[in-house]
Amino acid sequence: MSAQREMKEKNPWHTPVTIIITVIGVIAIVALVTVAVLQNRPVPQKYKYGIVLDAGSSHTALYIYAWPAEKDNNTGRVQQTHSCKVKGKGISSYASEPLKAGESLKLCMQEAEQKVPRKRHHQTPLYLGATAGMRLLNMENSKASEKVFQAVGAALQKFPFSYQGARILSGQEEGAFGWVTVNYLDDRLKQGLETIGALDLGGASTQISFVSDNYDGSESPSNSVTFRLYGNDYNLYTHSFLCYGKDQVLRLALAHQTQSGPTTILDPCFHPGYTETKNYSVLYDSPCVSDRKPLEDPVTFIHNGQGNFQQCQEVVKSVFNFTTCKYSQCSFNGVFQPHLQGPFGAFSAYYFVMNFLNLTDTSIPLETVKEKLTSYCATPWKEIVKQHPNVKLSYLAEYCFSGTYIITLLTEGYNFTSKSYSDIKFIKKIKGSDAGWTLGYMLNLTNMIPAEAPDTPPLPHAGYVSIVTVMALLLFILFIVSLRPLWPSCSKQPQIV
Ligand SMILES: O=c1[nH]cnc2c1ncn2[C@@H]1O[C@H](COP(=O)(O)OP(=O)(O)O)[C@@H](O)[C@H]1O
Ligand SMILES: [Ca+2]
Repeated sequence: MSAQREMKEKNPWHTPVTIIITVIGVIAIVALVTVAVLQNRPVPQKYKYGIVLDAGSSHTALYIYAWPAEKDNNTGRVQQTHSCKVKGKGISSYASEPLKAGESLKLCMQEAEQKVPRKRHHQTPLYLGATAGMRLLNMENSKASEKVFQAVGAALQKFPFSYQGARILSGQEEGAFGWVTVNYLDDRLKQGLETIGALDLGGASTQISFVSDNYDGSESPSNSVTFRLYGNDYNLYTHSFLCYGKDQVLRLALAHQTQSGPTTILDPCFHPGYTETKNYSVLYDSPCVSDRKPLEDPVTFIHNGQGNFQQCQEVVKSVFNFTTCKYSQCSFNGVFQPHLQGPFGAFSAYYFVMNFLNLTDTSIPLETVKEKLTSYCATPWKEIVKQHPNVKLSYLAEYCFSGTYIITLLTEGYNFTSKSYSDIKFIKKIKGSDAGWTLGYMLNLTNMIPAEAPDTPPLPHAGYVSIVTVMALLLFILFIVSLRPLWPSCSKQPQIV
């Protein structure tokens, strides 16, 4: 009996000190794991916002972008959360009534006030960038363009956002930021992957931007833009052709057909049966064509459609100048262009037009595309109107011309071949964000793409929590094992013997 009592007294599990140590150990480990998990638990995501207004020649669009409030520097994180199409025409069309340019933006701005959380309004940067429409107005009448900017600036400052100014983008910026946008959205920059070229077709200008291995910027340096993004150097070729957006090219084509000041023209780029009376002074009211206005013309001319793709292509070709090139190679109008390289994303009016014509699939051979255009252009206007009762007539009338222009620009202008045509993808959006210059513009102005690759944490959050948990468990087991000599079974051994 006395031996048994002695054993019981010697059993360490029965001493208050051991019990206390064990309890403290367990509490400490539970606390450690809890702290590790809580500390690293992803907090409910807060977002920052940015707003960019794209004041294009034909219309203005507002884009809202959002990104997690932390980790601004991570790629592929900024997303478009909302867009709003401003009613009416582009701001450059308000040259004679500038206040209306400002007023036109109100509805979309009020929508933005609803979409961006109130708490974030004051810290949300707001930018307006104007493109070729304002470039042309500025060339034609710089005072009028200043007044439009004043009115637009005054209207935008009435909203609670952090207004960062309104300005005209250079053609180079427009091309380069379009390229940044598509490559950013496609996650190509951070990973240092091969980049995508960008083709942007507007109403008043068009841009081509791509990286070519045999272009280092020494030939025609004005076409070169260099970037260092996420630790990678890029030497981008970019060019913007002012007056080669599809609306201005239509003017150029009509100017070509009205050189002698006729009262009627038979236009192969419009459907048979299409007939409209047009005003000479309206047609020639643009710096792209104003110097070609016939000296003696009637007030109006009758614009009749003929619907002939091949002849339309001849008219379109006449707006390009292929005769002079002082460089090793040119696209058109004496503009240097290196060898085309890599895949291309074609957006804005490229997409609208090719999508309407059911021609976004570039695995369709170029010859078939031309056959389809031939038959589309030859379709009588009455039938086209019947087939598309919900399409705006002004757009509908021009798809034959625009499709012909796009194919001619790509093949004759930029030198895409039947083979390289399939490298083009007609796109509207990438991962939910519109392709266009606006996102690249904002990323640049908010310094959201670092020059050097950001330091990545050695462990992701889940890895960190798992390792801490495993370590804690190991410590606990080690602690228990270290008490082994004092385990009851060990201490009972003498009894067995
Ligand atoms: O639904 C559509 N169908 C056809 N063309 C469209 C549609 N939406 C926009 N567009 C055209 O896209 C072009 C957009 O050009 P934008 O206004 O951006 O000019 P810019 O970039 O030259 O300043 C215009 O020619 C406009 O008519
Ligand atoms: Ca545009």
